[in-house]
Amino acid sequence: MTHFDLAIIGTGSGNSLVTPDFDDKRVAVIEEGLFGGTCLNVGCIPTKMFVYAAEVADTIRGSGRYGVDATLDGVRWRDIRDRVFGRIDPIEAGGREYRENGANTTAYEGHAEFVGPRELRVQVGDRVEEVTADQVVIAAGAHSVVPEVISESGVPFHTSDTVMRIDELPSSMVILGGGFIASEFAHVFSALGVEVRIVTRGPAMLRAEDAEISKEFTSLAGRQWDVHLNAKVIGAKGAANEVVLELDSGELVSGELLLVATGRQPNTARLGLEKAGVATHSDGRVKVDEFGRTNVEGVWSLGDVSSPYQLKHVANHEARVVAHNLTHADDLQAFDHRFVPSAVFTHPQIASVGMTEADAREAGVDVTVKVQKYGDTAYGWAMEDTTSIFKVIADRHTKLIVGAHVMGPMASTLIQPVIQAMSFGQTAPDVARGQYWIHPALAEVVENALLGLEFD
Ligand SMILES: Cc1cc2nc3c(=O)[nH]c(=O)nc-3n(C[C@H](O)[C@H](O)[C@H](O)COP(=O)(O)OP(=O)(O)OC[C@H]3O[C@@H](n4cnc5c(N)ncnc54)[C@H](O)[C@@H]3O)c2cc1C
Ligand SMILES: NC(=O)c1ccc[n+]([C@@H]2O[C@H](COP(=O)([O-])OP(=O)(O)OC[C@H]3O[C@@H](n4cnc5c(N)ncnc54)[C@H](O)[C@@H]3O)[C@@H](O)[C@H]2O)c1
Repeated sequence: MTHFDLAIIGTGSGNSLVTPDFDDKRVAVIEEGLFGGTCLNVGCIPTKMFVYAAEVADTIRGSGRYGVDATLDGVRWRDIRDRVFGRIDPIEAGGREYRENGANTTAYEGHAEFVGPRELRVQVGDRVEEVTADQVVIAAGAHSVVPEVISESGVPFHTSDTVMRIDELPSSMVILGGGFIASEFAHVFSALGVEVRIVTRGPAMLRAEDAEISKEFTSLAGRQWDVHLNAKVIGAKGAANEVVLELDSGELVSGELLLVATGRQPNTARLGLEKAGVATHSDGRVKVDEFGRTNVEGVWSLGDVSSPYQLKHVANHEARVVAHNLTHADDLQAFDHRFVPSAVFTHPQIASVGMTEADAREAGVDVTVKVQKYGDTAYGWAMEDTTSIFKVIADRHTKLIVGAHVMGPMASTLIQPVIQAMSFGQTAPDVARGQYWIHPALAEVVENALLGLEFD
């Protein structure tokens, strides 16, 4: 049994907890998979590198509308893939080595389970290591959920963990799900020439978004991909090069490759939390208070395994808060979940922050809403844009912005002034007229959206 000051389960955002405050302390860093976790290895970073390549391909295909004739001669999938992982894999290896050889860290490369409140058993190959610590942080992330109708059918399938490493592009792909991951991979693979078919159980794609955005996006998705909404899969069959999904409508949807993107669940099932007495929510997340403390003294949690948001910027924020709290028992900081933005890097790109219009009305806010078309600004003319919108929702009385929902190029960047305004309590008129907006930049879309709000 080895005792540490701190034991961390998971090296995604958990890896950043080894701050200089622990320079003279002993830290156990436990990882059963890839160092750096989901975002670096199989999540945000590789997906967005693929998205960038997809957008280059789309730009070439669309260049004719600007009078620039170009043809896409082909895509070299293995080169695209290897550019991505040629950058990422060495970072993973470097991170692993850094923890293996760290002056104050001991790396345990295996699966951790609690056997008592701050006691862990780690399976490292054939060896079992026993680790105790004054403080333990659960930063174990989440994993893809695969519906039983697929997992029990025996058909081959991919999840986001594996699909980015395939050797050849398939000619067609069925994507099960209509959320973040489905929408991003539909964009990537279709731009690279794969015929994409989407099967989702909901009546729209990206249903958690503002209803107007979800509706418009679903309509645009239907123009790009073969989209099956309200679809229940009742059977799956096939083999290596063709998978067929049978829907309850009687339709058959087939593709050379099946990608399952039906949500992600916190990695709590095999953590032995009951042996430590750590409480969980009904959806499996570890229960934490606003400081990141579980109900067990000295046991903390952060990121996808406990957070209501499965987003890297939230996991990073929570890690910064917990890193402080681990060494400042008398001066605890709280998580700030007031204005959590998100973006879906699909086509067109989507970003949002704050309440949807329906949420705001339901919450009793006397709303003023402006939907600004990109196409009604000078930069929108340059882009020949016909579909992009910047929707902003504010409180008619306080003039504070309560939400923004954007669909169009650079949505994730354009939304940032609104996130800033909401975070710092700036009113919409102050943001619109209290600063210069560079003319004729795309940011004029934001300026015009704010100017279009009507106040008492
Ligand atoms: C395809 C995809 C794209 C994404 N894109 C974005 C994006 O663009 N922007 C964004 O904000 N978010 C994105 N996300 C979400 C983001 O990746 C996660 O919110 C974030 O990585 C969560 O970080 P974490 O530290 O909580 O968990 P993770 O990074 O998942 O780290 C948890 C680590 O714990 C390890 N572990 C788990 N259980 C044990 C155990 N018992 N013992 C030892 N080790 C264990 C795991 O192997 C893992 O390495 C994406 C996710 C996916 C899947
Ligand atoms: N850009 C980003 O920030 C980004 C990108 C990817 C993932 N993520 C994070 O990862 C999380 C997981 O992504 P996701 O896309 O897997 O989940 P999701 O919750 O966004 O979407 C799941 C989708 O699958 C559908 N679905 C669920 N069960 C189904 C079934 N049995 N048959 C058919 N459809 C079914 C749902 O209706 C929904 O459309 C996201 O919620 C997000 O927090 C973030």
